Amino acid sequence: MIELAQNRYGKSRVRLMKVTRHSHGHELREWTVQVLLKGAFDSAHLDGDNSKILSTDTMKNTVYSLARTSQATSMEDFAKELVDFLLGHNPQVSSASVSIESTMWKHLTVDGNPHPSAFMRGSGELQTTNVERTQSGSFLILSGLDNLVLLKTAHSSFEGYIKDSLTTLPETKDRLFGTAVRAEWQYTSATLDFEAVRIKIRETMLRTFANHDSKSVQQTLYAMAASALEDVPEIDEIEITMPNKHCLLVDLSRFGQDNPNEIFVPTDEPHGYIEARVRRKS
Ligand SMILES: O=c1[nH]c(=O)c2[nH]c(=O)[nH]c2[nH]1
Repeated sequence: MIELAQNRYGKSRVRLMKVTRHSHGHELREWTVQVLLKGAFDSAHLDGDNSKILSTDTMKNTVYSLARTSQATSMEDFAKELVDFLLGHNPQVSSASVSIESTMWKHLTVDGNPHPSAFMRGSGELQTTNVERTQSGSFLILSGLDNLVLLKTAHSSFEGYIKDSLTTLPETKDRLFGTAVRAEWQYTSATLDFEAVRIKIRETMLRTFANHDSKSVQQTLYAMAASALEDVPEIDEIEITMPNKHCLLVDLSRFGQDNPNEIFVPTDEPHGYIEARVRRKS
């Protein structure tokens, strides 16, 4: 005997750019949206009966149509509106989940001033959110960021680790510390100034990364998470992933040259992978 254990469906990679025109300049948002629904879809899988199926094409159209009318200024608020709309119009749906990735666009600086209607991609960093709700439940909002690429050239050491017969890594008091941060935090409330809170979390993590006297990626990751929780009461849990993007000192002695921590080869693979979830004690 076999059974359908679980199922969900939706539309992925719905790409949306929204321009909001103010007299003093334009705002530009680029979002990639994913909609996923759970509900009474067993008969579609088991019998080919599509009578309960909202087509994923309609979901895509819903994203664009709501984006036109929405007054939301944050991804979180737009995702909440989309979840409410999908649940409200579709009683066959038991829960809806909307994820959004936002690309960083910045006003172009021209002659020292931000240009009102010309933009530049900030970096490959993404701001993220996932908003989920059941028909009778309240919002669960997980927001974060991804691919925040950082590097520090001082205040990073790695010593005192296990040395066994397979250890070749030399200890170092002074190394480069490169990473691409992924973070996801959980809000204590579903009605917040999400943009302001996000800016504060990000700035706090960046300050800690820059100022931390690092004995390991693990220690710095924890310090970044702890400082975010200390500075931002609107979150109560944060998960951070930080790959250790090794920058290896090049051996120049073969050429009769010294290398006092100046010439490195950045490597992407393999890389260390450090992850932790940090929360307030209940
Ligand atoms: O900060 C580090 N943590 C590790 O666990 C580790 N392992 C390693 O090879 N280099 C590093 N660096």
